[in-house]
Amino acid sequence: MKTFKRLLGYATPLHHYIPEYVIYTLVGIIFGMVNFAMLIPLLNVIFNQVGDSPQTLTQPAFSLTITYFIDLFNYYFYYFIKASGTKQSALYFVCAVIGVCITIANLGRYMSTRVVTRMKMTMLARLRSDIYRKFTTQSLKFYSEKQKGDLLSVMTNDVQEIEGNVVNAIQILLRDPFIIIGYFAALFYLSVKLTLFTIVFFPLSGFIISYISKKLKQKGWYSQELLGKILNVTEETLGGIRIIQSFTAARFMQGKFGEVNQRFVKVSKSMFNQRELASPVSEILGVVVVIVLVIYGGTLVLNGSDLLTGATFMTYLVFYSQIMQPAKNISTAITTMQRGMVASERIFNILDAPVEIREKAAAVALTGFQDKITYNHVSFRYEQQYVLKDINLTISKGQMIALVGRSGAGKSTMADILPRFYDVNEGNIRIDGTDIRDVKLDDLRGLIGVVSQEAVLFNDTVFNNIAFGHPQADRDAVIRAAKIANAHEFIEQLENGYDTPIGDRGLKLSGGQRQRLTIARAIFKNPPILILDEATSALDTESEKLVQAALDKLMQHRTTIVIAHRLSTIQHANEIIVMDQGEIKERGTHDHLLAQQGIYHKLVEMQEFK
Ligand SMILES: Nc1ncnc2c1ncn2[C@@H]1O[C@H](COP(=O)(O)OP(=O)(O)OP(=O)(O)O)[C@@H](O)[C@H]1O
Repeated sequence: MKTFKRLLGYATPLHHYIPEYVIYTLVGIIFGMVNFAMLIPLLNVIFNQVGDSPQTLTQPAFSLTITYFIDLFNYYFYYFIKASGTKQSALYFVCAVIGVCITIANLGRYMSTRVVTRMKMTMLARLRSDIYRKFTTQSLKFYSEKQKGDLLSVMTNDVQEIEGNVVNAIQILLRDPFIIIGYFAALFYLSVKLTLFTIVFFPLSGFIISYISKKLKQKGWYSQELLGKILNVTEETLGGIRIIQSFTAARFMQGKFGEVNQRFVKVSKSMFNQRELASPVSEILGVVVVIVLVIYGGTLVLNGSDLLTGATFMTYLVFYSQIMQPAKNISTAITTMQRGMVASERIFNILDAPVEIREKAAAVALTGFQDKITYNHVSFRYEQQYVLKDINLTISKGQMIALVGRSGAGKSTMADILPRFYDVNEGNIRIDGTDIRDVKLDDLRGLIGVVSQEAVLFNDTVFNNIAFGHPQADRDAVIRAAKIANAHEFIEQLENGYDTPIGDRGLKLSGGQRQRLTIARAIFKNPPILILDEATSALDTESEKLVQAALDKLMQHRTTIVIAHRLSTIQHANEIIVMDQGEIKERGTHDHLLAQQGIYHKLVEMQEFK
């Protein structure tokens, strides 16, 4: 119920929808009922059961009662017979009333679905925005714990599930009880005895349906999870297709996929079978009720009971048949609603996942970088084991620090804790003496540019990739950045120059071009502090030269932390920090460290650097 309320909160303010919806729905129901009620006079006319017109016809005085409307109808019914002198005109009259009623009823229904569509779209758009906002602000820790496929499945399947199940269920639950009440009132009006019969069967079928729906809930979870797994395997495969094919592991991966796929099929099959059971069960129960009704009501008619004429009984059956569908709808809605609730819970789990990296309420502004960055007794762990231990480091403005060390030594982690992708567990990092946890997050990140090994680009134009996040940026500034990054020339040669879309993750560009674009992006941002993770993957010499020259220009006049893989970069560093198992083991200049004959010397000897 809490989940449901929260979900409904996405459609607020409800008064924008509900009153309008109720009015249209009532119009639909009332005129729909009048339409069926017309069966009585229609059958009477056709089977020639209409009595003679009363001698004097008087228009009834207005009152808001059913009797008034019946009298009004009778008045015109007989008025037309009298005016034309034949009963044929009564037939035309009844048909005209039916035509008008059915038009109004359908108009009401259509308008009510429009209201629901409006409400539904607002609700889903807000929900999707919330999820996306959460994705963009969530900390990296969250992403290392969650699988991409699961998150995508939340955004697509779970939201879809809400659209398909919850909203439709809400629509039904807001409409169909009224229909049932309305028709029951009419049934009682037509025959109290018969109606009492039908009431007995409603709770019975309701009980069976709710029992089935409860069983469904568990399987709903399971199948969504399995669908997430299918997406995970697919995602992984699409990302690693080169590796899969070069390791001739296609069959292995097909087997892995087949296994999950089969499990999904099995669970889905049993889930769908159970769900589908709800419908035949209720239908059978419904038909049993009708059979009993026909026997009982038919006997009353055959016995010539004054209370029930043939036409009224036929109308009664038609009215009754109209109750079956909404009753079925309601029971199905309750079942599907539960499936939707499972999806909602998954969405809310994501939305409620705490964001670890938060800005303090009293965070101060950080307008620039003046003096130095200091790591003071910094220790950090992702899980149990510390991957950084008691790190002390000072980086003065304008310096270049090279982080070197074996794989897994903690170099990337050192870089990641500066823009607060993760927060340190012990100690602190200060910029110009201020703890980075006390400053505004955007200010901090605004000071830092990151160029990673992997050239991360977005499916957008060259221009928007360079001026990332600033679509209104000055074109000249973008071109200047591209020129510095040695990217201008190749961009000019693209079909539409700076306005050329670069495809998914920049797939339409070469590796070196992609890297130069990411460098241009960093140059455009012009941050005083730069974190550079040098690419280890080899480019051809020509391309490498261009990239290196671009990087050199990027590093000029900046304070740089570089995770270095090239001897040329390392030799230029003001200080080389040699890391091993989360600790700074050696530090100094290239010559100084070589002379020490320690880890650094070994790394150079092993030709770890290019
Ligand atoms: N998200 C994570 N969750 C848990 N452990 C992690 C995570 N990221 C890194 N680690 C662990 O932290 C340690 C340091 O990793 P880090 O990436 O900082 O090393 P590195 O020196 O940059 O290595 P490389 O040169 O291979 O990139 C490693 O033992 C690694 O297994």
